Amino acid sequence: MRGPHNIWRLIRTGATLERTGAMGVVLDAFDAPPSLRIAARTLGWPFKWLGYKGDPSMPPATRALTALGPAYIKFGQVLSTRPDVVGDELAVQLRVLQDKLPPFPTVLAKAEVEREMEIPADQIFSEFEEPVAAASIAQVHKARIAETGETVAVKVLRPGIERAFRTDIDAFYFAARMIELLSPASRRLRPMDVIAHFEGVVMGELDLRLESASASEFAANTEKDEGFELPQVKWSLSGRRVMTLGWAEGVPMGDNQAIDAAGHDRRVLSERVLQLFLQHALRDGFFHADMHQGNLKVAANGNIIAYDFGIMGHIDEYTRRVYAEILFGFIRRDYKRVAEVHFEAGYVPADRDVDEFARALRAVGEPIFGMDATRISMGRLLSYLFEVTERFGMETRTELILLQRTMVVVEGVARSLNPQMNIWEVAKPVVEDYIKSSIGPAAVARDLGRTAKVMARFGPRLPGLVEAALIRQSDQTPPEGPKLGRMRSVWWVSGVVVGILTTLAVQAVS
Ligand SMILES: Nc1ncnc2c1ncn2[C@@H]1O[C@H](COP(=O)(O)OP(=O)(O)OP(=O)(O)O)[C@@H](O)[C@H]1O
Repeated sequence: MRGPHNIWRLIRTGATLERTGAMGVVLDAFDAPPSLRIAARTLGWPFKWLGYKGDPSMPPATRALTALGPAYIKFGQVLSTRPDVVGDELAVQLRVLQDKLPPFPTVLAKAEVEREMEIPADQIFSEFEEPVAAASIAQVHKARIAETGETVAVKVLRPGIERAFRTDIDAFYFAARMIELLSPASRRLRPMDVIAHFEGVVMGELDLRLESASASEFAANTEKDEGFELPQVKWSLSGRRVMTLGWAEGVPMGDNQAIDAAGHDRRVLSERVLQLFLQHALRDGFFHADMHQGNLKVAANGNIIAYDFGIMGHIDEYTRRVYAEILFGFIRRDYKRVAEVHFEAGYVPADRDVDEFARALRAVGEPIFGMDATRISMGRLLSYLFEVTERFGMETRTELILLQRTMVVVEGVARSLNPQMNIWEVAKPVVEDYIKSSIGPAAVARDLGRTAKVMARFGPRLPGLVEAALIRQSDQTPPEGPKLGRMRSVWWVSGVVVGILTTLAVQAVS
């Protein structure tokens, strides 16, 4: 039975939160009412001695989650991307959560490889070294493929991690239900949905085939990006619990001394890292959402290498176009236009005052543009923007928060390479290029072409569809009055005729 088991896990969690001093921080972050505070403290306090100590040098929330184990570390990381749920202060504390755990023995990693590949690891690999890195979900080994002699990185899931996560996630659901029960006000933050979001993220990371797929899609998108490279997925040696990638070596991105010693130009690197990220987000709508220094290296030829494709961000084409226009509006300081774009896209309810909204946007933009160029941050601009749009009734969107958060991280990486960097100057050409290619005449022609292709697919069915629509229209005519009904039909039929003509034109051309 789930109940007693989950209560026990909650007691253990409460005890660790008490012991590490994080209980107060967590309860404050969720604005917990007295009933919830009393329940949580009663649950944890008597068993305080049970909780793990953790590292006293870390902030309380970080220490508690690290002590509680892999699922909690991951949960903390996911929550750090949701300031809308935990508030800014806790989100910042959680951001420093390091996903590092002691490695598991190499013999166990080899056993996992054999279980996945159904061939002993020693037959596949002529060398299989001790782990080079170990995190909450997996660890990475350097190895050599016996058949080809090629050096690779083998990422292996922690043995038993799926079950461990399942148990903890069940306890999280149980806790979310209790929180909703004891604190009706907390329902606004949708605790059950937050856990469901977490479950989705983690379940994705527990299947390395998905990371392999992300890695190869990312590699295909960025194949032509100069100065950027990704390790190649070895599909034949990859599966659900094991992922094999080509070995890609370089100087750690956080080590300026080593970068200088290797003769790389840090100014060039700082500009490139920001421009690459923006290109991936705007051009492809598919970006690395965990681009901290630990996941980046500089190859001997100066290329930037990225690792770890467990968290990727997606932004659909429509949203990208809207945000490119918004950024462009900010660049030109045309706040009225930025406001209008929000209304046109339906992001802000139509009953709000566009001028008042434009003024609020000016209050966001002007202080940032007034700053010393080396302090301007697009990530901060987006974060202020979301605060304002939320006030004006726009719903929080997870993918945009992920974009904003990653932007802050990437700007941090760029600035640590070159503290004098002017982020706007570096970002401008990428945003302008995207605007030209996505909103200009070429984009309109491309969109029309795509529409025509869809129409072409419907080609043989068009006469039937037109007839059915006309019959439907004539059936609906009485309540609207004959004139309006007929006018709609005329528009509809004209649309279809234009569609057919465009289709014929496209077919004739191609
Ligand atoms: N293909 C590779 N070639 C060389 N080194 C690699 C490769 N893949 C991973 N590594 C090394 O292993 C480290 C951890 O890899 P990765 O980030 O993918 O694992 P992880 O388990 O998700 O770890 P974390 O969560 O700490 O980032 C990388 O920072 C890099 O140093």
